[in-house]
Amino acid sequence: MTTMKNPIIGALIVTNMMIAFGRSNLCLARCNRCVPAFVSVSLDSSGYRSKFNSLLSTKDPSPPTAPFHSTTNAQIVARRNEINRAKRQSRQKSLEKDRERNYKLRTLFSQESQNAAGQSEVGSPPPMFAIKLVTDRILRTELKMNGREKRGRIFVERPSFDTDIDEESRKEYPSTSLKALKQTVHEFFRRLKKSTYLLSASLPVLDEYGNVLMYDSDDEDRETAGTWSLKSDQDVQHAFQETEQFFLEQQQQGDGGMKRPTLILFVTKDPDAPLPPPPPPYLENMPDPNSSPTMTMLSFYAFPPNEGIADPESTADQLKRLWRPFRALGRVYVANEGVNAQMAVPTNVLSNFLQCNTLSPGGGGELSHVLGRYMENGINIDPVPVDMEEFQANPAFKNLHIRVRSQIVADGFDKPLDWQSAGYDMPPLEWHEKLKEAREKADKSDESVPIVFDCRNDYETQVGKFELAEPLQTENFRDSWDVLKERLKDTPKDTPIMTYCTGGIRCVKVNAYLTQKLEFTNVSRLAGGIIGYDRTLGEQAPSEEPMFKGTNYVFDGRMGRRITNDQLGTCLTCGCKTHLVSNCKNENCHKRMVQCEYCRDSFFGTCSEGCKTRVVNSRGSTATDMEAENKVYTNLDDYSSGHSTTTPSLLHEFELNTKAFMPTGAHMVSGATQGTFLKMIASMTREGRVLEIGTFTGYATACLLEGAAIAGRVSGFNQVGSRSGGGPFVLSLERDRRAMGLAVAHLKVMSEYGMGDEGSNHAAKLRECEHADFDKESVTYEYAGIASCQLLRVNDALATVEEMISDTSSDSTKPFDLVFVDADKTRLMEYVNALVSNDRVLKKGGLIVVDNVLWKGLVLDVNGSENESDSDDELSSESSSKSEKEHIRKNRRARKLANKMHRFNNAVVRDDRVEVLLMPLRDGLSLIRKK
Ligand SMILES: C[S@@+](CC[C@H](N)C(=O)[O-])C[C@H]1O[C@@H](n2cnc3c(N)ncnc32)[C@H](O)[C@@H]1O
Repeated sequence: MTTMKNPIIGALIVTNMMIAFGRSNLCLARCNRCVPAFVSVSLDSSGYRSKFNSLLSTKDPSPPTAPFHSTTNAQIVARRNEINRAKRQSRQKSLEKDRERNYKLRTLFSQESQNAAGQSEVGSPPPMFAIKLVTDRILRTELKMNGREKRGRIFVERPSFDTDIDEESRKEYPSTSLKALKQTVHEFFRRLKKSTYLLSASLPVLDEYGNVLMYDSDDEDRETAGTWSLKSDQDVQHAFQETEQFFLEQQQQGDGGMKRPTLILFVTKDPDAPLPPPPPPYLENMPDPNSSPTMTMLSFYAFPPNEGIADPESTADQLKRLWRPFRALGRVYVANEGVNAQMAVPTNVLSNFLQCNTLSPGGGGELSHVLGRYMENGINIDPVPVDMEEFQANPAFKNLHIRVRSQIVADGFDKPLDWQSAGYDMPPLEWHEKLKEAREKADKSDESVPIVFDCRNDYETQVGKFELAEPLQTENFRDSWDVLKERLKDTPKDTPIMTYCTGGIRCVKVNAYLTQKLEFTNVSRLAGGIIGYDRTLGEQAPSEEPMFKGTNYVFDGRMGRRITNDQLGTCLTCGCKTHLVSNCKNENCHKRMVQCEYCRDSFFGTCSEGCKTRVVNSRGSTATDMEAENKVYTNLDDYSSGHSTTTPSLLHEFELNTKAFMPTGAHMVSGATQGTFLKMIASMTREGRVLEIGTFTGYATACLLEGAAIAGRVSGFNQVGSRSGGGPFVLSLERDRRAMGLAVAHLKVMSEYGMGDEGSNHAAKLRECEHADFDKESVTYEYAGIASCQLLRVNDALATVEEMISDTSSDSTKPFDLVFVDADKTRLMEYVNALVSNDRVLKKGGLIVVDNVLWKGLVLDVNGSENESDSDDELSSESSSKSEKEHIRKNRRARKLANKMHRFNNAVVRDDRVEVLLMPLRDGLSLIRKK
């Protein structure tokens, strides 16, 4: 293939991924004036097309100079790779050393056990020494050693004295060289610095069975044991020779307690060791960050002048080291141009953390070259600390990530601007007054109103902004320049322009652009951004109405802090007003979106039907498993449902429909855990015949029907069950027409579309329709070609049950395997009596499940008396307001019902005709088996 597209390159010949060019590869990237000289460049197939296309471009014969940050990026990546490689190599080296040592020891152990099996002669020394290590009290306190660390046992190899080992190699054995011995001790007690301790040794003292007695290094007995100071290689060799001698003597005397020569090694603090450096002032008397009850969110940034940060990698390492004691979490970027941090710090060490970052070098601060006085507006602290439990349940950050980047805010400029010259940094209260003035002017249509730019992206400005502000409506920060250029093209250069963003950092760049590139002369920015404004107004002018309305979007797990209750956002999926921003839960989409709570629930946290289906389908995938593994649970109910098989999404839609159409009764729905239990128990029955008393909106009915179908399949039924014909069948009784209307719609969807995605999509659509009361007597649906379900409207379920008992006609209802009693809670014993006293409705051996038997835990407070106090004293009290009276009435009703429930529990457990298991599942379920 030959092409003449580029007049300067002239000819370009491509043969099998080899391109022959008319100038050197190096010059190709830099200039287009060089004299052609043929070189060949081989490309891999993936790089081929893009490189080839860029070469063919006629717009600019030379590829554009790379923007400065892409060059910086390449350097950072190269440096990081180099560091990683070095780390890998040293890890590999120490791993190999460890492996070698372990292998050696294993071999020696097996050699030893062969000796023990009688294959070696008495008198030959075993190949290993055991060393019992004891540290002294001072060292232990100083180095905060505890438990395992205060004493221990190590094994060292005995050099073979019989073979020729040169002096140098002998020095590698801890039993011959002080250096090697100290190294071995250090490897065991990692905290020990080699230069700060002394070693002394003694022979072991044995008990009457030959076992080595251990004592503390501070014990007085130690003196009597006789110790040698180990100060030279000779001392070490002498100690080990004595040890070996002692062992052989014991063996010859037949005192075979010790398996191998054992030496006691005392590790004591060297009184002449140099003192460790004192801790920096900000760490003195610092409380334990792990015991902080709250976390404080904060952010800060710095643009150090002149050369900025000369070595971002080492600054990042320094920050990691200096911040480690605070147990801070967050996301921090370090670049040549500065530092940008969003963090969560345990509140009890917040002042220490602030000191660490702001102290001058004279005062013990190590960060003044990158933070300290260069921090624009200091550290922006969120005024409301987050409770630790809440933080752990929904962490804003999980780790502390300190990353080196080419820029701390990606701006897309080819060359950095001067960040030190970025307009006036306006204090928040001045900003507040200026905006109030501007509002008055705007009301009077005064033309001297300043331009106020909201420099954040559109998803941020949608949920909250300052009055009068013009959002730039960008998707990415780097789009700001074109928007500003276009918006200000006819604006006089001395027009006052005020800018703001979340914490202030973006406005440094925007204002640098406005002054340096667009040459505006009256530019100011809100110092500390919205976070600083929120805090300052709250602290210094709490009575002032904030000029910022709605929610300040923040870049951590909270995704927003409400400043006023205004809901400025429009839900992406339903169009209603909301203040919530989230990311689509479909990991591959992850779109940031404004979505109301209701849609977030019904779309499973995703942005669209497509993403929702993806998320539902990927349940059980590795990603979800990992999410579940990492999830922090704060109560056992959540933990239990998090570790139970996921319920079909159809049932979730039923719950949402119930909330939408019958909000006051929505709490009555069985819910996921209980629903799964009901399904399982129904699936374990012989025939899958279930009676439900109290349908409500059909949640439990659906679960029971699914269980009945499973039971039918397991039992090998080959035709659909029915009320009078036997087989898998659910009969559900309800008296409320409105609830039944929804239950009918739900069971219809389940029967027609199943419990999968199709079913749940149709169930979700029910919320878009008008909801109608049920105006018939009954309706029957088939499910999965094997079970059927009849929803029957009744006046009183107990009367219907009694009617079924007395019906002896040929087409009467065939008895059930399982009855779920979930209706009027005051007559539970009557239901149980009716079901147990004959086998017409419930089969012999059949099960009854009764719900709410723990009545919100109130059964524990029941006084046991038969008559609950009906006194109206509380209600008649004149001081009680209407809402208080309502509260008292509800409380009294709850107490009465708890009393009834308690009496039922007492009665049923004493009934000989049944066996009872009361399970603390949800609100308490009683499983009652008819004997
Ligand atoms: C707790 S709800 C049932 C919830 C349903 N089992 C579920 O798990 O989704 C109780 C229902 O029983 C109905 N109910 C109460 N007393 C009744 C009675 N005597 N006869 C028929 N239905 C009754 C109520 O109208 C209400 O809808």
